[in-house]
Amino acid sequence: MSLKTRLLSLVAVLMITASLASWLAYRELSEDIIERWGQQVAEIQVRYDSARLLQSLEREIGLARQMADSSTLVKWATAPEDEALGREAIREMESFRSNFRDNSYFVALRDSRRYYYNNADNEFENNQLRYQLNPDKPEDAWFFQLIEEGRNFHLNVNPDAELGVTKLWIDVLMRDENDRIVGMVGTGLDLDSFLQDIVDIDQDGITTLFVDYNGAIQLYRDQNYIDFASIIKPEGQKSTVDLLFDHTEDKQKVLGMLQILKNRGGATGAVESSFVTVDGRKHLAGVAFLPAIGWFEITLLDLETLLPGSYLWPLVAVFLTSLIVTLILFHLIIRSRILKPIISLESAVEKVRGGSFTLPHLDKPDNEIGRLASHFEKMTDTLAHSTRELERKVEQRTDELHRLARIDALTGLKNRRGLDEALDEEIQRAERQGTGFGLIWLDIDHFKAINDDLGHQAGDDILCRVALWLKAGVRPYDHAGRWGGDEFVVVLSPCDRDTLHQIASRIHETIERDSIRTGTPVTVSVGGYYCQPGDDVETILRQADKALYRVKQQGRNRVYIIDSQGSEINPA
Ligand SMILES: Nc1nc2c(ncn2[C@@H]2O[C@H](COP(=O)(O)OP(=O)(O)OP(=O)(O)O)[C@@H](O)[C@H]2O)c(=O)[nH]1
Repeated sequence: MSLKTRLLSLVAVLMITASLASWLAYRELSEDIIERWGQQVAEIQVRYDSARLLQSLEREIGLARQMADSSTLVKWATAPEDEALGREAIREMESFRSNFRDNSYFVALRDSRRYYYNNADNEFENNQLRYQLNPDKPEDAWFFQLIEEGRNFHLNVNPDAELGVTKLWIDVLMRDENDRIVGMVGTGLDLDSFLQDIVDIDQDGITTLFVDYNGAIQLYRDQNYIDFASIIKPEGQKSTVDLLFDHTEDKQKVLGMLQILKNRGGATGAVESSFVTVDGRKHLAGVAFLPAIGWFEITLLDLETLLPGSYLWPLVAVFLTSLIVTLILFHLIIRSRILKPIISLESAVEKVRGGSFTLPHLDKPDNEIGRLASHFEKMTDTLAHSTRELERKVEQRTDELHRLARIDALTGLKNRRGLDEALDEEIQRAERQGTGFGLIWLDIDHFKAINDDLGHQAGDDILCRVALWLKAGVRPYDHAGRWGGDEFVVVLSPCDRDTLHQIASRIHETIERDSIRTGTPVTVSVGGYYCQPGDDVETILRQADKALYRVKQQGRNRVYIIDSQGSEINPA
């Protein structure tokens, strides 16, 4: 995997990890914010719903209380047979009827168990006595129960089978001056329209319900859940609020909240709230106690409706976009600031390693990598310079070695190898140009004796002097060399037969003459051969050696030069 891929993968993993952590933190935080917000909303909603209910009931309750306090009705309740009082009482009742919102009322007398009722249609004009309450009839149990409990005020959602109506009944006990319960008065509100006005309000995501002191559902948009005639039902048979919740712990929570509010004794404005699950959806339940009517108001806020998850999609989109943009920017920056310079540096290193000092263009960003590339360029320059210098020195040394390999160490003349090369060149040139050239082979006479008599060092000195005289005796373009021991060879080129003889004779004479001046006179035997185009090395050397041998045989110290015919070349 390339450095680029690894780096980007690492960054992607780190960013995704960081993003996940941020996302989890965000979710935690947003849930916390939603919870706080929801609680505030729930509290506001609870107070608002409570206020709406109380507002619509307060006037009715007030009127019912006035009715219960009516001295005419109280008197009549204790003397129901008094016809004059009865008429007056009916008038009183009717006057209240027109004031109640529902334009209906009921009056139930304790002693006579008579139940009076009239409705908005004045259906029972002059016939307000509807029936006789019977303690043995379950549908009349509410009356006897309330009397027994002695509760001055009670709201009761109850169908009246006799009247054929289902209403929210406002029941207020009537007491005489001795505080004895003499009856019950009140009005009823049509349940359907009341639910529509107060409970089943068309607010998406908000559900309002009212439960009584024991948690039995009194007002709820779905009448199937309403616990009609709660007062007469034993515990366990009531349709209580916990029926609405999916989970047992939610039921416990809500019942717990009711208990807390009960214990507070209806402190004004106290609201409890908690998360619950209703129909598989998360809701925030807000609960308030309404001491005026002895009920609890419960508001359920469906958070998914009020604050749908789709609200968060723009946030998620911003989050993802910023993640992608960050990755792209990171990639571009890393590529231009790190990856590209490193890649170009790597290929430059590769080139230098392969022996080339011509570097490609190196990216040099203003950072450590840029400085590294700059140092590398300078280092490569230095290396190239040193390498060139080294190569030059090696070449020089090689040339020198080449030269030394062809030089005789003692005399400074060409050695046998140098002479061989010079001879080869001359043979080729002769063949090219079709001209002849000369070769002289020279040997110091009785050199062994010089060595033996004067010492080896003196012998060396003689060799060096002969070399000097030899050099002085030839032309600049001739090649003089030491063949070995006391033998010297001179290749003369270009050269004709006469010149060969002249130069050979001149050398011979010079050595003899000049050596006398040194105090150690020496003579040399000189053999020569005039080479023809087509002669090879062996032929030339053999012929020259033959000539020299002839000189030695004939007593030394003379010049003898032959041509390819083996004839002696004499001076012109
Ligand atoms: N001082 C010295 N002597 C050398 C060197 N190389 C060879 N010699 C000696 O040179 C002598 C050459 O002897 P030869 O050529 O055989 O005989 P010669 O004494 O010259 O006799 P002729 O050539 O027949 O006149 C030998 O004694 C070698 O030891 C050298 O580099 N320095």
